[in-house]
Amino acid sequence: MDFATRFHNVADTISPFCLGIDPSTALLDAAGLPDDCQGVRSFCERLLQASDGLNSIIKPQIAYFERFGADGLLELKRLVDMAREKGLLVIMDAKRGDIDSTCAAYAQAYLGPKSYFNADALTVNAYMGFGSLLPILDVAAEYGKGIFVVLMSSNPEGAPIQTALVQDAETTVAGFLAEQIAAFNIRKEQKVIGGVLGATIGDRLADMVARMDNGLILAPGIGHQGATFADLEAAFCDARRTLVPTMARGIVREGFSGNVLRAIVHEKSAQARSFRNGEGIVAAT
Ligand SMILES: O=C(O)c1cc(=O)[nH]c(=O)n1[C@@H]1O[C@H](COP(=O)(O)O)[C@@H](O)[C@H]1O
Repeated sequence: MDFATRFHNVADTISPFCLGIDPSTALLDAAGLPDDCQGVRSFCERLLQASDGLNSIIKPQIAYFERFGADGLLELKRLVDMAREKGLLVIMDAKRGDIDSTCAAYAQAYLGPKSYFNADALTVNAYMGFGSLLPILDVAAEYGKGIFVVLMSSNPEGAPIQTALVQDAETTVAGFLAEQIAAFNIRKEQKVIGGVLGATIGDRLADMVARMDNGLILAPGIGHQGATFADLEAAFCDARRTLVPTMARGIVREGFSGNVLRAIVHEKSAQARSFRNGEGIVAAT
């Protein structure tokens, strides 16, 4: 079963909400945990325990594990294995991208049949050209994995590059990439590739959503970066069924006790489900 189908299954039965797992120095400190591998492990365990049964998708950001070298990557592997035992989908947020031969190695690392991490999906950057990503995209298509290409990111610094016009094409870089994604998915007859569209971009996203042709959309930026679940209505009302709302820092903003964490995940998971079902969003964030 391909990634998009697996996503729709868990989104329908539990929620489309994706829990970002970002064990940064600041969050470990706020949690009263040491800024080392043991702290990272406890952080991941607490989040998985608190969200047990409420959430079906996690997105670890690899940088927060890489900073501890090989030991940190072992913690990432441990998290992925724990998630898999619980039946969660893992979107590896690694934002990879390079020339095609190197992309083939990234595919082996994260998605291929002998992959160490064996993630369900991977985030990638297309600055070296959409075509350079083909080895990753082909592996994803062959093994039922998903890819999210950054289109319009949630941070303000992304706009000048992402909205620049492509020569000889009447579209922006982001729009051009969205068209390439849709064309690839049509060729493969499955929604292998999705796009990252920041929830902070607001209602300027309608055109991008249209170009995505029902490919999945990963939407970060809710909570800490200022977007709210209510904002999704303006930006993504034509993408209810394909949206994967994700949040990392906002989940832990009120502390790390199991009950508090669980209450917040419960709320976000419910809000994401309401959005998917077009039921309106109850609370503000
Ligand atoms: O791909 C991402 O997840 C991503 C894309 C983007 O445009 N902006 C963005 O913040 N992210 C990731 O989302 C996480 C931050 O989410 P918050 O803590 O909820 O703000 C980090 O791991 C970022 O790498």
